[in-house]
Amino acid sequence: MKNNDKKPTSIVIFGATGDLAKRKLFPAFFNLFLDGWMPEDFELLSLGRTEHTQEEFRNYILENINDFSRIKNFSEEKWNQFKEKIKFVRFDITQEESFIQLKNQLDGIDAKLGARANRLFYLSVAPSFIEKVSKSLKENGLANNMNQDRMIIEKPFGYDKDSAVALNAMLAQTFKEEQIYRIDHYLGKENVQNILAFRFGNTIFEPLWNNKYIDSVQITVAETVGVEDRGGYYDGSGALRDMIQNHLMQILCMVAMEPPTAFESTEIRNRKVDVLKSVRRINLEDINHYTVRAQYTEGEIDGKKKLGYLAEPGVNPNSNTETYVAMKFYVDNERWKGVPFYMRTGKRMSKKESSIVISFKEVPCTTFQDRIKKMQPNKLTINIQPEMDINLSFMTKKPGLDMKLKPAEMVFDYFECAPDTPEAYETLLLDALDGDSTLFMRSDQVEEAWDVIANIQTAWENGNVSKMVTYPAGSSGPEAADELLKRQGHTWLSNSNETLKTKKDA
Ligand SMILES: NC(=O)C1=CN([C@@H]2O[C@H](COP(=O)(O)OP(=O)(O)OC[C@H]3O[C@@H](n4cnc5c(N)ncnc54)[C@H](OP(=O)(O)O)[C@@H]3O)[C@@H](O)[C@H]2O)C=CC1
Ligand SMILES: O=C1O[C@H](COP(=O)(O)O)[C@@H](O)[C@H](O)[C@H]1O
Repeated sequence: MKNNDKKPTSIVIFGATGDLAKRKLFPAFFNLFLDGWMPEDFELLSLGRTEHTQEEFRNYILENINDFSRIKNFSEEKWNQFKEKIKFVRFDITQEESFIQLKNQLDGIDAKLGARANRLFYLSVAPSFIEKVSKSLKENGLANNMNQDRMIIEKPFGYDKDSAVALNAMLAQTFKEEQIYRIDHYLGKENVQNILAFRFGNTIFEPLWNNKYIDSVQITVAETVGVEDRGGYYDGSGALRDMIQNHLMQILCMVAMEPPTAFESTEIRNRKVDVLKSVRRINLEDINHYTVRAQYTEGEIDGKKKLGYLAEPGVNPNSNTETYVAMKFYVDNERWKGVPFYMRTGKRMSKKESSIVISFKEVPCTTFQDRIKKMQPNKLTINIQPEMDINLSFMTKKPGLDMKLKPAEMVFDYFECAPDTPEAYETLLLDALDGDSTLFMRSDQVEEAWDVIANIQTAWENGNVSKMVTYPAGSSGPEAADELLKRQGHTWLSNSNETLKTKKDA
């Protein structure tokens, strides 16, 4: 929906002076503006505690847009138009008076327009503020239009199942479920969205998408960064909560879900919940068998020394928080029974890579047994980042006079087809402006995802059930993670497009 079809909207960013706003939110809004996706009439009410003049704040946004983002077609003229939409508002969430003043400002905007604008509240603040903001919005009548007012909530959404249930119940007192947009930015990534197009927009893959043909699935989200300046938050969270419960679990849902009857929010979210309900819960006594948790020690990445986790600022030097998790899940339904889903995620790994690898079963017949020692089973790799492609490996005849086989690859590369693919936050903010919640998490999805990891949380928190192992910064993770797969004759598969890329770049 381009801008002339959109209703006027007042966008209110709580935490506009924070890290997320400067790195992701303002650049995304600016890109949407440049591409003509923002409504004709909108205001970005930017709330923060620290005092700023309008000019200071707008310059700060401009500097960060230049530093942090890929602005596709920056123009001075467009920036000058956009900056007029940004209104810095000094705001203290703990003060009721701030909400009353904000209401006056929003009402003033409506009065100028001569119509009630849509209101989009973005809570880019610590989770401890969600309850206060939500209640004050309600009590002061800032969000009293069920059809026009929406709220975007950042992760983490709770810290376990009980807290997520309580948070959902609290939010339900102010907002209808359709007004609540729980963000998981992985769902906005281009190649994550593409999973549904790939699976359900083609006839050739879906018939093979089951335990008859698929041997195993791997989901990897590896980062080279450490905890940066978020040590305080991360140390209370760890990789299981920070990544597995949300991003990796959502990717699992996209890979494993049954076909939705329509590309429609309720239907798609129902199918995802079905997957989460089918994930086999790991018994407390089996946690060690299915999971590995680890912490990085000091090491080197790209020739630069990196601190160990325990020496990072904001981290307790005796911390028992994991920075790496590897685990095996089963989805106990007719389609997936017996297929292991391996997941791993870690900070300070040797390279950044988010990918899904679908390994198919070995060819059943023996036609070529005399000509090749080991046939390489077909493998489909969906690279989410930094590469963005889909890569199918298959056996082919080696060119020549005799019949020899070798593996080959077919690649669909997003960057070659569309170098300007939108950032995840652009997609998600646009959907929220348009009232499309398909790529956001519904309350039951969040709760079910917490339920999947509940026993692991309990076991790890109670100590001595599962030993914490270590891995040096800049490595590919702990040996124990390799052992987890070896037991079933598997190994971690890395980005299969790498050799091809290296050759192309050379
Ligand atoms: N940063 C990231 O990469 C990611 C962040 N998130 C989530 O996004 C949310 C925001 O994170 P982030 O931007 O990093 O946090 P920051 O700590 O950088 O920013 C916090 C913001 O909250 C504001 N704030 C704090 N107290 C008050 C108050 N009493 N009244 C009004 N405003 C207040 C701060 O204002 P001021 O600075 O003016 O005091 C600041 O704008 C968190 O829920 C986080 O978990 C999620 C994924 C990634
Ligand atoms: O939500 C989070 O995600 C980032 C990784 O996101 P990416 O888009 O850069 O892959 C992670 O670093 C952070 O710890 C986590 O909170």
